[in-house]
Amino acid sequence: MSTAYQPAASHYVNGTYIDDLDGREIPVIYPATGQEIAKVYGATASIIEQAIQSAQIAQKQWAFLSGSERGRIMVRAAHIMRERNRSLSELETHDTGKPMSETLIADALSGADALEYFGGLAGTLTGEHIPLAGGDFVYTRREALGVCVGIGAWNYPIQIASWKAAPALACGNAMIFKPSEMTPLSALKLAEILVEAGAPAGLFNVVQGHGDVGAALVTDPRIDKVSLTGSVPTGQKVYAAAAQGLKHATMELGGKSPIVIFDDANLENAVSAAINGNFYSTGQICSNGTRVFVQDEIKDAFIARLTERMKRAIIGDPMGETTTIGPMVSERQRAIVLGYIEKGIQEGATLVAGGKSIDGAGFYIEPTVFADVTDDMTIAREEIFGPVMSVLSFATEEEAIRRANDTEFGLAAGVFTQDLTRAHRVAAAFEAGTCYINAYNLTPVEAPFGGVKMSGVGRENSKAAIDHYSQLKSVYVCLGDTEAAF
Ligand SMILES: NC(=O)c1ccc[n+]([C@@H]2O[C@H](COP(=O)([O-])OP(=O)(O)OC[C@H]3O[C@@H](n4cnc5c(N)ncnc54)[C@H](O)[C@@H]3O)[C@@H](O)[C@H]2O)c1
Ligand SMILES: O=CCc1c[nH]cn1
Repeated sequence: MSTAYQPAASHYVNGTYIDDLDGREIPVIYPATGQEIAKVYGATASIIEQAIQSAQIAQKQWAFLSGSERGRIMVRAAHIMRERNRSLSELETHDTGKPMSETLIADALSGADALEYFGGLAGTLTGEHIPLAGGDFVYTRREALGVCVGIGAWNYPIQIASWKAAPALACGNAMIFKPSEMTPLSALKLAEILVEAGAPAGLFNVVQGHGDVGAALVTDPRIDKVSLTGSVPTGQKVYAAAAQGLKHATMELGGKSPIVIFDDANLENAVSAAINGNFYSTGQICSNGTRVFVQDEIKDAFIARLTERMKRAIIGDPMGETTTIGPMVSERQRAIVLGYIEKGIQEGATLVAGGKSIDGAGFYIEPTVFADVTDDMTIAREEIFGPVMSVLSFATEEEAIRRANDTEFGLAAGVFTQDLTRAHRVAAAFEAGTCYINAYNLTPVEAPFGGVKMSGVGRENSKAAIDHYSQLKSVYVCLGDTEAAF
């Protein structure tokens, strides 16, 4: 086993790497080869205790700083992340299998964007003054929640850790982050960088583990907030556990999002969006537009151009910078996706492209397109989380909106049309938290990101995230006498 990606120890707690080899062994597999590249151990009760205690102490020091002082440290961390983008991208590629052509632009840099943005906001977080009769007034204080727990999925490890840490820290909280057991490495680097930038030891701790470690953190009474990125079934469990302790919660969950393409759309742009919304990160993106509704008149032209464009995909070594499709994150995820492809064929969809596993080392699968998909097919109803696009056709706007919304999920939705009025009408009618007009899957830190319906609760990114990591205290100030009934 090459040791290039082996961290000094499994967990980063109180400003240092620590281990407890009694924890459950977690091998880290490079998805492009199937080889083990590192090993970490799940957190034991002792590690969790150290993480919580040090976070409680650090949080008090951190919240005592002014917002501007906190922001300065966060912006410094963002600069370090940018400087180390290449090595962080190589690590992320080895952890996830995502090609360097993506990790170089969308992972650590997106994390740096979040630290910079929320670092900039930190000094602006204030309460308000509310004048009342007789000169009395109320002022509000925007206060930290305390110690937050972040739990990550495996598709965007450092981005998810940063999207949670940045607003939490800006508001004066500490965070204990548990990465996915599939991708434990890069969050440790974020923890190192924050300390290097000047954050107090213990402010951002990383503990490894499976769901049981996540559950132990979520149910601990000293934890004030839980933010999960994961699947709907996990979200239901974590949200229920958080509710038991009346904790604040943000749930960033799965999706089955629609892209609706009208016959007046710019076809080339619509094809690009469908490609980005289904094959970026080998299809492992929560907000992917996996149900592509194409108006009858342009369905054949859309499929023809899409299949032409798919021939340009470069499937291969994710470290090769021209590669555009890497492997799936794991053998298990590939098997799940192949199972869905099989179901699509059995249920009568037309396989237009791909459909097969790729022989050899690594967990590769061909980018796959189904046409003639109907709303009742399994591939049109369930989140696949792999490179499988379903193309459906529609006749009218009313029909497209009704069918696009006919899902338990509500993470994202896109519309392609040149008709400005229709674009806004359709965007307003979508039951989704993040909508796009003539674009898809862009996630700038300035814009709120999150879902409705079963796709989640709360918002990440943007000023909206501040409300999810802080609470208002109301202070009534009386300038006159206090009267009483007797
Ligand atoms: N909405 C978003 O922003 C977003 C972003 C990325 C991924 N996702 C979703 O994530 C899913 C894929 O990721 P995954 O397979 O890692 O999801 P998952 O639900 O299996 O696991 C997510 C995390 O939850 C932890 N976990 C599992 N059980 C737990 C429990 N009982 N208590 C606490 N923690 C627990 C896991 O260890 C992991 O760290 C997809 O559904 C995808 O749509 C959503
Ligand atoms: O995976 C979900 C979040 C996301 C979408 N695009 C980039 N990150």
